[in-house]
Amino acid sequence: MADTLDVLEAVIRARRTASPDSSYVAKLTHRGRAKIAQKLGEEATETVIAAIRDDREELTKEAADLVFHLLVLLADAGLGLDDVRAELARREGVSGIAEKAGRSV
Ligand SMILES: N=c1c2ncn([C@@H]3O[C@H](COP(=O)(O)OP(=O)(O)OP(=O)(O)O)[C@@H](O)[C@H]3O)c2ncn1[C@@H]1O[C@H](COP(=O)(O)O)[C@@H](O)[C@H]1O
Repeated sequence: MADTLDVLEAVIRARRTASPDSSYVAKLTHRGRAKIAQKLGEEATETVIAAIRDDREELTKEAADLVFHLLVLLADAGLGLDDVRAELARREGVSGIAEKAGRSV
């Protein structure tokens, strides 16, 4: 089964060129990189506020908004989850990550 984030990333890439009238991704993309980055910053702030308030339900929702907007920004830059995965693997090494997670790959 495909991972939810991988599916969302594929949908975002496909929706970038849709009509801004029917697609939030297209509308935001049309407004430009700076606007996408601004939205990401706003969602990050809302995530931080939810965490400080210890509001787990709100924190979950804001984290979802944050990840969604991060994917929109990465797509606009021609990047994606595979690039982030590669960078994380480069830092830690795949076996190191598996060890920390308490399982083997
Ligand atoms: N996961 C999401 C998702 N998460 C958050 N959002 C939108 O992000 C926006 C954030 O809310 P805000 O009030 O801060 O933003 P806003 O008022 O709409 O915009 P501004 O005027 O502030 O710029 C809302 O409009 C949410 O609907 C999302 N919009 C779309 N998706 C998914 O993205 C895919 C493509 O969506 P479309 O591009 O709309 O087809 C679909 O699978 C959707 O489910």
